[in-house]
Amino acid sequence: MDTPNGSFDVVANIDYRRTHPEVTVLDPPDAIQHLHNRQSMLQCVADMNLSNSYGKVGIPKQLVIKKDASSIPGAVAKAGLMLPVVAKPLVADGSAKSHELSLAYDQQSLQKLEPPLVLQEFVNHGGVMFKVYIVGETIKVVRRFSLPDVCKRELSNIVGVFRFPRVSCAAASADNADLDPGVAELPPRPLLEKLAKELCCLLGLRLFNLDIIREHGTRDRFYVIDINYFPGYGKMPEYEHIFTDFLLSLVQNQYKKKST
Ligand SMILES: Nc1ncnc2c1ncn2[C@@H]1O[C@H](COP(=O)(O)OP(=O)(O)OP(=O)(O)O)[C@@H](O)[C@H]1O
Ligand SMILES: [Mg+2]
Repeated sequence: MDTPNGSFDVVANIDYRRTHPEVTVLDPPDAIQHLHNRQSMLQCVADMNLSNSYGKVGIPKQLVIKKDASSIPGAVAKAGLMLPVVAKPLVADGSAKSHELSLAYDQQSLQKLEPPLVLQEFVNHGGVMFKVYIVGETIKVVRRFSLPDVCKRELSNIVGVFRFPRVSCAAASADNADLDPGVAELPPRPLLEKLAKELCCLLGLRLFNLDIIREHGTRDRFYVIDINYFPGYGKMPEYEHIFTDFLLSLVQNQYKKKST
């Protein structure tokens, strides 16, 4: 059902569902594809503007550059993006290239970046991030080490664009590390539950994860920086039970539907 340009054929999928009612579709391909673009991926979170007594969840200020690297310094200044910025390939299709991220420290060096890109303000978060795994209605959160904060002095001394390795692969779990409690504290459960529930509805997906950071120095200001479809669930604690329960609940729901 993949078309030559790599996009899913929505009509063919609807047709498949109609002609194969016995097949349970866990998540529809067109909804999955929505996460293959770093701009559309975070749009739901931005639109949701989640804010309650447990905290506030948004996305870092960002800008999409489709082409023409020479226009980047002007576009960044016009959009009021603060440096440094994280440059991420616009396409997030799981290829090695789509994970080639860099940090750009100064205005002039921005021209060295290669569009199409999403440029995101770098948010200091104390070097720890939270991976929030979602499997249907179940949520699991783990702490991971992340990029360290960038201080003002560093910013005024450093120029250039620096590639950084795939942090999520390299980073060890930060669950047992001796961390500043203000940095290590997991995001409030009720806030994550609300976020996950609304995202499941808005994205039309059941199996994904979110990378979330807490702005350093705040208790309740969170940013979603990445959403991945069907992430490496092997790193999610208790995945065996969670997946078994999820699949069983699908079967039970099918039964219920048939018998009503
Ligand atoms: N806006 C940001 N502010 C601060 N740090 C960031 C920001 N965006 C990304 N990072 C850092 O870069 C890492 C990789 O970013 P991101 O998750 O968006 O890329 P990715 O290539 O899709 O990664 P992966 O698939 O490995 O999770 C994050 O885990 C975090 O450490
Ligand atoms: Mg990520």
